[in-house]
Amino acid sequence: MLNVFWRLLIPIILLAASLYAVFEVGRIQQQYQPLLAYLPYPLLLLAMLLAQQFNRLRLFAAAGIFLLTFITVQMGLQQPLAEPRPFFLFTALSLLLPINLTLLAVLPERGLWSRYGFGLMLWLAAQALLLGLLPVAYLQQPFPYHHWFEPLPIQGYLLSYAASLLFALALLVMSLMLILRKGETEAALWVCLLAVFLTLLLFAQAYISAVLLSCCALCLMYCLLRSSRDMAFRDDLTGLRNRRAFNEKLRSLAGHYVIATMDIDHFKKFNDSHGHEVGDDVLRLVAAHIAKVAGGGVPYRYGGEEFCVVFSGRQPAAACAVFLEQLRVAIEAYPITLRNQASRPDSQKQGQGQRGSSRKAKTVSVTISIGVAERNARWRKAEEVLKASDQALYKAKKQGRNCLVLA
Ligand SMILES: Nc1nc2c(ncn2[C@@H]2O[C@H](COP(=O)(O)OP(=O)(O)OP(=O)(O)O)[C@@H](O)[C@H]2O)c(=O)[nH]1
Repeated sequence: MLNVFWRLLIPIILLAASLYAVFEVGRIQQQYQPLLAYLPYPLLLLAMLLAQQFNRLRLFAAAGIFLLTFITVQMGLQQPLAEPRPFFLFTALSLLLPINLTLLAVLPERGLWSRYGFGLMLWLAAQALLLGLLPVAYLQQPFPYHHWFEPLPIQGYLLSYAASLLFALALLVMSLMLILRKGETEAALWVCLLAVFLTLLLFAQAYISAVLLSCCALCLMYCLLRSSRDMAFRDDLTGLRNRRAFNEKLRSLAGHYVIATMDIDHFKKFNDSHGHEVGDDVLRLVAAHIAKVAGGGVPYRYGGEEFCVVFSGRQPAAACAVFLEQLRVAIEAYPITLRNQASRPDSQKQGQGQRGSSRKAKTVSVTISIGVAERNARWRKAEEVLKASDQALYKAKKQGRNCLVLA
């Protein structure tokens, strides 16, 4: 949950600041106010360009949807909502926005130039056509189930039963997706859902769509920046911080700290007997254990099958060794189930015949060796502490592996 909170924090601050700006817009000098009315265009186009550069379909589509929304507001919703065409456009936006944002939150990220990308663009283009063409049809014949699309009988509340229901459902589904995936994109889309809901709710407020859709563009760009930071500092395979992040950490270390270096034992042999793919699974598994290290240790994938943990608090190396020992024991005790590669069926039919009979699941385990060193009078620089922990790891390997050595 803490993860979700951090992902939401900046977008929510942006939304709160935008709401404040909406009510303070009168303080901006009159000659600058029209500029505000055009702000979403460059911001949303920039968000689309960045999303395209990073190959993020969902963010690209979200920025496109907000751009279309803003164009619709500017071109079709500047008259009273009681008139048929603005009423239709407002209703269509209030129904389509929650549906589209939920769709984006549920879809997996497959990149712009994929089947998903093509399908999504067609779906959005169809909606744009609908918004452009259907009002004519609407004006010619009254809409069925009209009362579902009338504003609720609440003073100052412009949304209909159907739109309110869809926004509530969207909030539920998108909250679930955010909790399950804990992704930057899900967090940005979640805040954008609130922003568009508020836009429609406070529609009579001057500049509301310009300010809140600009806020959506900023949330999407912030999400892209965060994910590019992750790309630079996270290891793709294990999800741990990578060597670049570790080097940055080394530069910033001061005061007392402990560095632990660890390495999977006989990993080459493991790879040779079970294959590189299974080796990758084991790296992920070991990393997941290391990520849970107690005592405030921060884990990194140093490279290959080597990991580091940095404890930057005041605790001595001996105290950190207790947490690292727990980790070593947990990894050793963890059974890794392998599917018997040799008995893998060649065809689906063969596989169905074999299921539950000859495909035996084999269980193995891996061990790790750990070297630990702390900053002291002998090793004053971070590079020296790292070298000392590396030498301690070498000793652990010499002592027969699956053990911890303090430098
Ligand atoms: N599957 C997989 N293997 C990797 C990855 N990175 C490094 N390796 C393998 O890790 C193995 C490391 O082997 P060595 O450095 O000889 O170490 P070891 O076999 O674990 O021996 P000891 O450390 O002495 O116990 C090599 O076979 C590499 O190919 C990776 O990302 N995925």
